[in-house]
Amino acid sequence: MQQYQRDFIQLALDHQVLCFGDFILKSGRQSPYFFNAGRFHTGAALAALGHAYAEAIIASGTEFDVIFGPAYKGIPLGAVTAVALAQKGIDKPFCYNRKEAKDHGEGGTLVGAPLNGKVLIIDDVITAGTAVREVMQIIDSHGAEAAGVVIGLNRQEKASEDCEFSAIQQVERQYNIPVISIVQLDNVISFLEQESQDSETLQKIVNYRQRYGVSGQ
Ligand SMILES: O=P(O)(O)OC[C@H]1O[C@H](OP(=O)(O)OP(=O)(O)O)[C@H](O)[C@@H]1O
Ligand SMILES: O=C(O)c1cc(=O)[nH]c(=O)[nH]1
Repeated sequence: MQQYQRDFIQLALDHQVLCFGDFILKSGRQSPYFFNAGRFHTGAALAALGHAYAEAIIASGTEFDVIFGPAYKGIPLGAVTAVALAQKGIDKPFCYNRKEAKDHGEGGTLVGAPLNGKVLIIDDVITAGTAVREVMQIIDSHGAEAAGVVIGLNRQEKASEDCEFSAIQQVERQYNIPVISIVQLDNVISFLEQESQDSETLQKIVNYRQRYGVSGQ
């Protein structure tokens, strides 16, 4: 594991973004851990977050025209990433969506820059891949093209229980785009093995991974 990945996990633990307990996911899965990006809620934490996403994007070499942050938690993630990239000399347009269309004023579901060209999607996690597929439909319906997806945590989970591939592998193959993650569950488990005394929590995560996880991405 790289130092920037250790720093990212420590940042997430410090802000209780990475938290432990009993959580129901969008997919209906019951998880002993959760990545709640909404808890990156101070100026300094958001600045660090934007920096981490920007570094991952630059390191990947992915070319894109516009940043898209899907509602809800992808919106601030996309915004802080756009700011961090601009501070590094890469000034790109930023666009996000509403979950419910606005029927007054400017109306519609998209806010910010036009959704044109190659779109880089910024989100927090991918579990079963439902959210990212919804974004693909939005991009497609605007005649744009996906350039890639950047997430904070790759949970390394199967798209469905009877599928041998991860949700991320499926997205990469189906849309022929890279999915870039700052850390993945393997990194979190290694970090906790070294730094945490809570063997019970670690065991619950390992058990969860045996049921829903894939090896590799
Ligand atoms: O890969 P999946 O199984 O789709 O799960 C991951 C998605 O679930 C959450 O979104 P959600 O819409 O629940 O939450 P938000 O409105 O808080 O962003 C999360 O932010 C990811 O976008
Ligand atoms: O799968 C989800 O719904 C999910 C998992 C997670 O760790 N964090 C989150 O915001 N959503």
